[in-house]
Parts: sequence; structure tokens; C-alpha cells
Amino acid sequence: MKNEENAIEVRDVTKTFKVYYDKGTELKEKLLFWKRNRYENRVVLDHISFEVKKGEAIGLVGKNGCGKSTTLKMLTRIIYPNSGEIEMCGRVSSLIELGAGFHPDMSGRENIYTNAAIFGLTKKEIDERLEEIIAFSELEEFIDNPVRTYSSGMYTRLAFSVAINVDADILLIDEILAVGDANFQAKCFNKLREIKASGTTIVIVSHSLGQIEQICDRSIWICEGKIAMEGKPKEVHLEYLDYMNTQRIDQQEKERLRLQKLELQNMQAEEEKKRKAKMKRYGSEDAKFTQIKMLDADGKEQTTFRTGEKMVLDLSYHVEKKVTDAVFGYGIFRSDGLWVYGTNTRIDRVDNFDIDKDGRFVITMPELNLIPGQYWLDITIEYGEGNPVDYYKEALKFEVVSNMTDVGVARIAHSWELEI
Ligand SMILES: Nc1ncnc2c1ncn2[C@@H]1O[C@H](COP(=O)(O)OP(=O)(O)OP(=O)(O)O)[C@@H](O)[C@H]1O
Repeated sequence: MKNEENAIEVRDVTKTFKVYYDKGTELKEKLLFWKRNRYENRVVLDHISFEVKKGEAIGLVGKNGCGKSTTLKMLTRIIYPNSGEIEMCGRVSSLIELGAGFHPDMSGRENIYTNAAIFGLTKKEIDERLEEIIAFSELEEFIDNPVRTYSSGMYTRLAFSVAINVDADILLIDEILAVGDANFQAKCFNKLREIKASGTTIVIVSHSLGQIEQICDRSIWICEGKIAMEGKPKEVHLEYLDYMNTQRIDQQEKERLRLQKLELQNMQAEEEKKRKAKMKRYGSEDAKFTQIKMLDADGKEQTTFRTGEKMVLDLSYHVEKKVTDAVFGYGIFRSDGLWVYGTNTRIDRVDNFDIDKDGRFVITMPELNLIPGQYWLDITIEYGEGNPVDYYKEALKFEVVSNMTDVGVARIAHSWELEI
């Protein structure tokens, strides 16, 4: 160890995997390429270095396939780097491949002994912890049955209980809450906090940024084989989410172009689409929306918003024939159709007005407190008595993201007061 304060040192590590080219599935392809057995070396981690201090908890974040699990597997020594060095100090317990060493014909109790021995515990140490391990797994009634009779949930619960109770100096965890039901997961989470408080070094791979923020002191974001950023979890996650959002928008753009091409190739499909689109928009057409913009706090057009962020709808319309006593309105729907919110100028007691020439109106939502997900916006111009002038369903689609894991439809402003 170059620095005595460190529990883990990863120095200039590169990991590549061989990816074999497909020979094709059709007979012709198979005949043509029967000799082809070529592969490329895909670089998953490209000269990465990081350190973890004793007692520190770090989270590894990044999009699917960026190499988080590969990093953890190298720390567990299930696989090895092509170049570079990894040094670890103390007893390592890994929650990857839980229960890999279990013997199906042995009882839960016997497996605790063999499994804990793999982690380096002596018989005496296991004896001392046995009751705690069984109690944590909640498998008291079944502990003397062979583990082949366990459900997969029971199996992982037992394996998790062993791995988490071996007093490791370093704990490596892949997706903490993939274990057991919600109650068991909550228990594991609390246990992890205890373990952290007792000074164990922890490395967590997770897609749940909220969980990482609750446990970890630092986050490392891996992107395209390199460490893109490391630092306070909240700060790293915001950057990471921004990056993911731009990626998603690029993806949407590519998808749009692909669809456009398809439409050109298939007139019939286009006709069908037009027919459907028509049903999404109806009314007398005395006035019609001409330009619809969804803007963020900086006035930039946006389709992704963070929970609590400002949203501005900037809507222009053309008037064909005067609409007396007009009403403007909008509604927000979740992608599963749930009506989240709806209002109009009448409900909001805006003074009555007519529209007789082209114009524009702006709706400002200072805090869009929606829970992450996809949403649709309907916008409307109606006559005073409620008949549609331009009723435009699903005029805009947007996505809400957040680095918190609260659930439901809306984030309700709240605070906690604890007397404990
Ligand atoms: N044994 C292997 N052989 C070939 N390629 C592999 C192997 N293991 C991993 N990979 C590739 O390496 C890349 C990184 O995989 P890894 O499992 O580390 O990603 P991850 O960041 O943990 O992803 P996720 O968030 O989906 O769990 C992927 O492209 C994966 O396909």
C-alpha cells in the first residue's frame, strides 16, 4: 500500500474483453463465414486509478455496461486486470455472486459454516456469530433443511446474512437492494449503515443514486472507460444526471430521424399516423395553436426537467375567426394515462377575454414538483361554454428526473421533526 491510510488502491488498471464477431445465423452466412472466428478487444476500463480510505464508503455510478461490476469483480478477484495493480488491505467480504459456494444438499446451518470459512472465519468465530446470522436471515424455522429446498429469496437472504456478518474490513456490494422483499431490504440498508458507522470500508455499485447518497462519502462516475468525475455524491450525481439527460435527448433525436425515414418509405403508415394524429386534435379551428414551446428556467427549450424545476409553456396561436369569451387551458397526464393536473383561465378566475387576432400566452409553473417519469401535456383553446376551438391532446411530451427515490405522483413539500 503506497498510503497507509488507504484500504484500496487501484493503480492504472486496464481491462479488456474479447468480443467475438457473429458468424451469422443464415445458412448462406454460415457457409460464407465458416472460417471466421475473429474478435476484437473491447476496452472496458482504460487506465483507471482511484483510492479508497479506510472507513470510507464510495459508490460507483455510470450507465449500463460502463464497467462498474467489472471493477467490483476485479476488487473481489473473480477476474483480473490486463494491466495495472490493485491493492487491498484487510479481510474482504463481497456481496457479488451471493451464495456461490453453497452446497445444495447441506443444511442452511452447515452452509453458514462452510461459507463463513471461505471468508476467513475460524470455527470459534463462526460459533459466536451463528445466532446473529440465522436471526438476520429470518430463516430460523428452515435453518436445518437442505438449501436446495429454499426459494431463491431465502437462498440470497442466507448468503447475504453470512456475507454481512463476517466483520470484514472491506465490503463490496453490487446492487444492495436486489435482496429479498421490501422489509428485508430495509433491514439490509440499516445494517449497512451500522457497518459503515463501525468503520468498515464499503464500495457499492448501484443505479439507485439515492441509496448511494445516504451511505457513501464519495461517488466515482465511470464513463467510456475513464473516471469522468469523483467527489461528493450529490454533486457527481447531478453532473451524471445531466449527462444522461443529454444522451437521452440525442437518443430521442436519432429516433425521430429514424421514424421520419420510415414514414417516407411507407406512405400507408404515414396515412395511418395522420389519421391517428387527427383524433388527437379537434375543435372548430376558429383559432389554432401555431407554436408550442416548453422552456426551462433559463428560457431554453427542454424536454427533460428535474423535480422542482421551473417549467414555462410558451404558446402562440392563429385566429381565423373571432372567439368570444375564450378559455385557455392545459392538463398534465402521466404516461400511463393518470390525469395529474388540469386547469384553465376560467378555473383560475382570469378576467373574461375575446381573441380576434393572432396572439400568444405563457403559462409559468415555478416548481414542477412531479415524481420522475414520462408525462404528456394537453393544451386547449375553448369557447366559454366549454366547446373546443383547438383541443390538442398530447401536444408535448416531457420527462421528469430526480436524484431522490421518493415515490408517488407529486413531491409534496414537507419537513421532519424527530423526538428520539
Ligand atoms: N466476461 C465478459 N466477456 C465479454 N464482455 C464482458 C464480460 N463481462 C463484461 N463484459 C462487457 O464489459 C462491459 C462492462 O460490463 P459491466 O458488467 O462491468 O457493466 P456495468 O457498468 O456493471 O453495467 P450494469 O449497470 O448494466 O450492471 C459491458 O459492455 C459488458 O458487455
